[in-house]
Amino acid sequence: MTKIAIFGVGLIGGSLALCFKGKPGLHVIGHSHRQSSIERYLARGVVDAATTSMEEAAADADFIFLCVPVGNLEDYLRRLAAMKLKPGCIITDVGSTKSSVAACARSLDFGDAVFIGGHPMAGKEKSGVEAATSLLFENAYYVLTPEPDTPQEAVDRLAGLIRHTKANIVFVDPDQHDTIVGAISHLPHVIAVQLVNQIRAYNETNPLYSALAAGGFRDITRIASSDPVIWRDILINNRSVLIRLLKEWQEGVSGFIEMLERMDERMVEEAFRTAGEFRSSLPERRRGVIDPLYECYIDVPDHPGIIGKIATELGNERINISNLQIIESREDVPGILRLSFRTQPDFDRAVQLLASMGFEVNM
Ligand SMILES: NC(=O)C1=CN([C@@H]2O[C@H](COP(=O)(O)OP(=O)(O)OC[C@H]3O[C@@H](n4cnc5c(N)ncnc54)[C@H](O)[C@@H]3O)[C@@H](O)[C@H]2O)C=CC1
Ligand SMILES: O=C(O)C(=O)Cc1ccc(O)cc1
Repeated sequence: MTKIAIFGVGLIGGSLALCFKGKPGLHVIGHSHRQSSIERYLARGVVDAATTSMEEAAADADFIFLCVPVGNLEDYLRRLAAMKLKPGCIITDVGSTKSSVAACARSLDFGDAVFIGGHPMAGKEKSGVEAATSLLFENAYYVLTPEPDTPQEAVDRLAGLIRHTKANIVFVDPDQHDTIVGAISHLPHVIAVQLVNQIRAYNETNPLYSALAAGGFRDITRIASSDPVIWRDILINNRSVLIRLLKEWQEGVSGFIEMLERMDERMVEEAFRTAGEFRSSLPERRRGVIDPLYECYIDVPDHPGIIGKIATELGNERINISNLQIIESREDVPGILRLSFRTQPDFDRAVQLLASMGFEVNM
C-alpha cells in the first residue's frame, strides 16, 4: 500500500484526500492536533484513518501533504525534519505562496526524504472539510516547484500521484510563482475585501446600499468571503510582492480619477475596451483561480414553484446542479437565479434546456 498522510484536512487537504481515497493501492491518513477535527474527517468519510499524533501519521508515509495555513508550514517542516521518515518519502505542501516554504525546506535536512513545493490553483471561498470535493482540481493548474537538484524520479512519482486530481501539472520557480499568483489571486482578494468594506461603511448610515447591491457587486466580491486566517497568512507572507502591486493599483486608481476630472471620454472608453478584449481572450471557463464554476444567470418570474420546476427539468435530464442561488427576488421585479455546474457538458445542456423552456439565459 502507498501511504498518504495529509496534515490539515480542510477544503484543500480534504479535496486531495477525496481524490486519493478508494483508489487501488492508496491508503489515506489524516492528521489534526484536535480530536474533534479527527471525528469530523472520519464522519465526512474523506480519509481511511485519522490521528492526532504527528509521528503516527508521518511514520512509513510515502507521501506527506501539508495542507495547513501558510503561516504554519515552516513549523511543520521543522518538525518533520526532526523525525525519522521513510526513505524516499516525498513531502509536499499546498500553500498559496511558495518562496518562503522553499527557502525553509532548503535550509533543512530531511535525510532520505525529499521536499517538493506545490500549489493547486483551484479553490473556493468556503473552507473546512465540509466544503471538500473530489472535483475541485479537475482541469485546474497544479503548480509544482522542484529545485534544480530535486531527483527527477521523485518529481515523477509526485506528479503521478497528483494525476488522480485530474489537474494539469505545471512547473514554476517559487519566486516567479509568488509574483504571478500575487497579481492574479492575492491582489484581487485585497481589492474585493477593500471594496466590500468601503460599501459596508456607507451601508452603516444607509441600508439602501446593501439592498441595491446587484449582480456586478456580488460577482466581483465573492472572494471577499474567503477564510480570514488563511488569507491573513497568504497576504502577510507575500507582502513584498503585494505592497508593490497595491502601489501600482493605487497609480491605476489615481489615473482613473484624473480621467474623470478631465472628463476624458476617450480614455474611459479605451479602459473598458482594452480590459474587455483581454478578459475575452482568457481561456474560457477553465476551472481554477477566481472562476471555479460554469455559471449562468436566468431571469425568473417571482411565483411559487418556479425554482422547483427548473430543478426538476434539469434533474430529469440528469444534469447536475452544483449550486443554486436566488440573487434578487421582489414582487415587482423578476428574480435572478444563478445556477452553477461542475462540468462544461452539464452547463451546455442546461443552457440549451433552459432556453427551450423559454427562459432568458445570461452568462
Ligand atoms: N482556500 C483555497 O481556495 C486554497 C487554499 N490553498 C492553501 O491551502 C492551505 C489550506 O487552506 P484551506 O484548505 O482553504 O483551509 P481550511 O481552513 O479549509 O483548512 C485548513 C486546515 O488546517 C488546519 N489548521 C488550521 N490552523 C491550524 C494550525 N494553527 N495548526 C495546524 N493546523 C491548522 C485546520 O484544522 C484545517 O484542517 C493553505 O495553505 C492555503 O493557502 C491553496 C489553494 C486554494
Ligand atoms: O475562490 C476563488 O476563486 C479562488 O481564488 C480560490 C483560490 C484561493 C487561493 C489559492 O491559492 C488558489 C485558489
